[in-house]
Amino acid sequence: MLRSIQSSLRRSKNLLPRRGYSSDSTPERKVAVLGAAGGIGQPLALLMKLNPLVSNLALYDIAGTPGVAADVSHVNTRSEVTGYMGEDQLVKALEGCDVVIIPAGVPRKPGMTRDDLFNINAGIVKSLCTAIAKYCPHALVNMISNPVNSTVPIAAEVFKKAGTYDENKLFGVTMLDVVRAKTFYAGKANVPVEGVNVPVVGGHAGITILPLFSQATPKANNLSDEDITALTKRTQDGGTEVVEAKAGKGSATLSMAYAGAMFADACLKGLNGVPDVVECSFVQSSITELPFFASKVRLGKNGVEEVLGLGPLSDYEKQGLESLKPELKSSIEKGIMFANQS
Ligand SMILES: NC(=O)C1=CN([C@@H]2O[C@H](COP(=O)(O)OP(=O)(O)OC[C@H]3O[C@@H](n4cnc5c(N)ncnc54)[C@H](O)[C@@H]3O)[C@@H](O)[C@H]2O)C=CC1
Ligand SMILES: O=C([O-])CC(=O)C(=O)O
Repeated sequence: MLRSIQSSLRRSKNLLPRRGYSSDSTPERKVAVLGAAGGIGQPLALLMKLNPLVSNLALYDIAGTPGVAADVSHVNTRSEVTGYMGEDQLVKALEGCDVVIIPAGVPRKPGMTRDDLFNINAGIVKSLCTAIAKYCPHALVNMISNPVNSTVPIAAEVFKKAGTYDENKLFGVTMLDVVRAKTFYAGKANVPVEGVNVPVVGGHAGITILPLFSQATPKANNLSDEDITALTKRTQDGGTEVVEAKAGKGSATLSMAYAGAMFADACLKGLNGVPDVVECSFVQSSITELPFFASKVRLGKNGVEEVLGLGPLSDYEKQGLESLKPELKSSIEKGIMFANQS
């Protein structure tokens, strides 16, 4: 993966030197992972250590980070790795950050919805975002902690109260839905997965996850309406598929770390001025009547450069869009209310 990231950067963007990872022409970029000792945090820390766009990797958790940081720091790539543990070290982890990735919080067990995590994770996200507002108010925030449909609005409210909110810098990470949609589509359509693209819009829970298979490329003419319904359902239930398979030992961690690393890489490329970086993310939006919505966004030097529209939808997708709105609306409102009450 490292080699492919490096060679694609060399080919298209000329950002890297021919040898080694440090370069005068590659900007210094500090990335923090909050929740770095967890199931997602550890492989995500490794993948970010493999990313040559990162010069400084800060690994923060309430416990266990010295070991993770020592381990990852031995990997012979560009970035300096530092572990931070406990709230009094959070300031050092955050100072100077360009991108903060948040996979802190509890995961689901079988039988739970993502919303069942709200009571614990809302408070965790609120306190981490309060610190971000203080110590790195200009960083891009990649929110992984669930329920994303509520934690992103919580973060926005915290930043608004602190006077630091920039709607272009707050991202709910919905990349795993895209990763799944691509994998499942490629399997069903029998096309090489590397070239597949599928936008996924809406939110990140159950029916709020709306893959737009009518816009999938390459076009597949061998898929029936039943196939599209089954692919949609599998994408919406992808998280639950993993939760059940793990049988009480958590939710997706490895595929999430991959998706999180890909999304953070896209943010870093945008910051570095790479043109035409487009990914799906749950952001402040006016493309529907809902204040936050996942869709394709163009990333640039200041975060979101443009929230792209939905494009033409099939009748099935139009129906899915209308059905998801009430649930997504109430999850957003729940987050906003929590942030303003507590
Ligand atoms: N957006 C998405 O697509 C996905 C989101 N998730 C969510 O990511 C979150 C983390 O999942 P896992 O890594 O599997 O859980 P985990 O329990 O393995 O790790 C969570 C880590 O967060 C740490 N933590 C707790 N409170 C903290 C605080 N105040 N500050 C810093 N760190 C803190 C814990 O010590 C632990 O190391 C969950 O909420 C899960 O639902 C999981 C998969 C996909
Ligand atoms: O399902 C979960 O609880 C974790 C998650 O968000 C996912 O895997 O998409």
